[in-house]
Amino acid sequence: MTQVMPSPREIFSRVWSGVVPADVCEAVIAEATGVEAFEGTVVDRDREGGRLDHNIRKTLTVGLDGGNWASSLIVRYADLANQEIWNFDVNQLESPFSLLRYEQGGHFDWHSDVLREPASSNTPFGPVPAERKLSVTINLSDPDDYDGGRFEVATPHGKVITSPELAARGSVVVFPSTVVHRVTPVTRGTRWALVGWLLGPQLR
Ligand SMILES: O=C(O)CCC(=O)C(=O)O
Ligand SMILES: [Fe+2]
Repeated sequence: MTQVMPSPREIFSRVWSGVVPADVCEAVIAEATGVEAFEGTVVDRDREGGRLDHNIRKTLTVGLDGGNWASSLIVRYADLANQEIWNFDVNQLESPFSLLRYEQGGHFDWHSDVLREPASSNTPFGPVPAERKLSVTINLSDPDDYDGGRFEVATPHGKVITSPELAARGSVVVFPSTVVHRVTPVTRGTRWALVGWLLGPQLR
C-alpha cells in the first residue's frame, strides 16, 4: 500500500520531547531574575499594546531582547521544523521574545499568534511589513512542579490535539502562527515557557 504524505497544511505542529537539558532550562528561567514581569495582554485593534483580559489570558511575561542567548534555542527548532515541514519564508526572530510564567490560575485561552508587525527596515527585503509565521514554545518546567498548564492545538475541524510527550521538561513545539492553540489553567505550582515567533514577508 502506498502511503500518502500529508500536505504541510495538514500538519499543525512539530514536537520534540525533552530535548533541552534541565540545566539549560534552569539557566533560561534565571534570565527572568531581576527583570520586571508584566501582565500579558491580548490584541485589541483599538488599543496599542493590547488590553488585559484575565478570561482570555493570565500570564506574566518577561521580555528578552533578540540578542539574548536563549533566542538561539527558538531559532534552531523553528528552523529544523521549517526545513522539515512548512518551508515558510522567514527571516528574523521577533524581538523581544518572551519568557512566560504561569502561576496557579494562569492560563492562555484559544488564540492564534498572527500579528502584523509594523514596517521594519532591518530585513534583507528592506522595509516590508512582516508577519508572524512560525511560533515556538519550549516547556521549561519539570512536570512534577505543576499541574494543568497543558499546551493544546485545535485543528480547523475543531479536533483538539494534546501531545503527552510535550509534558517532559525541555520539550519543544513549533507550529504555524495561524494555528489555534491554548494553555489550560495551571492548578498547582508554576509553569515556565520560552516563547518566540519567526517573522517573514507578508503572505501573498
Ligand atoms: O505558554 C505557552 O506554551 C504558549 C504561550 C502562547 O501561546 C503565546 O505566548 O502566544
Ligand atoms: Fe500563542
